[in-house]
Amino acid sequence: ITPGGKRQAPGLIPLNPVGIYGSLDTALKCMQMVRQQAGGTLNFADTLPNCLRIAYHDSSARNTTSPGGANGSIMNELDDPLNNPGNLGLAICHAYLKALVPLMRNNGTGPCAKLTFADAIQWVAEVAVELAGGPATPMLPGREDCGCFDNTNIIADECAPATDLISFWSEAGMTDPVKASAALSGSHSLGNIRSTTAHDAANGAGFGGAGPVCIGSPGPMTAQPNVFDNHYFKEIYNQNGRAGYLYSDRNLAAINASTLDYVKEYANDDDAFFRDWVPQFQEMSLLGVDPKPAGFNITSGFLPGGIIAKKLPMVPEDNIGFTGTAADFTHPARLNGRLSQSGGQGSFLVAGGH
Ligand code: HEM
Repeated sequence: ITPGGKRQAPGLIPLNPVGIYGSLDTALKCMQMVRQQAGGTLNFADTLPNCLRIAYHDSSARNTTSPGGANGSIMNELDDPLNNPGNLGLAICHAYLKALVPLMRNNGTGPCAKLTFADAIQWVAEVAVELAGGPATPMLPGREDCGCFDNTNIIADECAPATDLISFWSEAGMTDPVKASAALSGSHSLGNIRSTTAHDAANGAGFGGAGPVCIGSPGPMTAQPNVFDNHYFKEIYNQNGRAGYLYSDRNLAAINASTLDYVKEYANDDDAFFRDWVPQFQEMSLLGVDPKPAGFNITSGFLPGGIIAKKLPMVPEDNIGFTGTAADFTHPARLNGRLSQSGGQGSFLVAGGH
């Protein structure tokens, strides 16, 4: 962790749904449309967790001179992922959003004509969680794109103990950093560790290697990486399954960790995990953003806009799922090449939807 100073309210960017979309009603219509589109196009296991992770990387990154936050900067940062090795492995959703947002803008017409990446990133992540069986989270519209790079290495360290995660969330501006550390880490119920050597190079003993601090290797995050529920907590509490490959996960259940009580509670009670995850995710989705000028606070979001269009397979299908190597996942150029192959659909379909 490289501390960048705690976010201060005056530095926050106002949530601006009316300024961006023209009216609150239009903003809500756009949110609904994006949710429907994402519900029909987050086809496979690969895109879905990657899109949850990208929301975290957008909203929690900041730098020493601006509050950063949920400002769409991750899209720019990922054009040069090696600039911040902590962002490696996010090429899939980067490509997905690059296709989705222009499509939804529909040549500047319709409710989403002014759709921001910053909004789309958070809304799509929410849909991904629902599709994987997680809770529906009421979300807000109106995050501005900064057109900037937060571009720092201020992202939590997978080789750090729970105390460091707590400091990280505190400095990011979360009101209950202990709960945030426990509940939001439960997002690792989903997905894969995709990067290999870059993380090792970054911190000397990363999960791709066999270092003494953080031992791990590419592979699924948990024993059921396509299901969003409390099995992550069961695995780290009982010290079995795949969860715990990241030291930062394993250490949440350390005997002296202040997160241990939450881990135990969530391991025994799926509802308790969902109950805490929803407000933590809402707050995370608004880091760097001040919802008050638009008349909201972090606990008065809108309900998601209706039923998601279609539940799609949560596992890659033969021949159309992403079949790259771990190295492909870390390099957008290679991934994009793959996506543009004729007949190769990568791990999602955007144009046309379903
Ligand atoms: C705060 C401490 C956290 C640490 C240290 C951490 C670290 C990591 C690392 C190292 C990976 C593997 C990256 C790779 O592919 O190489 C990963 C994956 C992932 N993270 Fe986190 N993370 C944290 C918090 C979060 C949060 C808050 C969320 C979501 C709200 C999240 C969602 C995910 C998901 C879904 C994946 C799997 C991605 C995929 O399959 O492509 N993580 N995380």
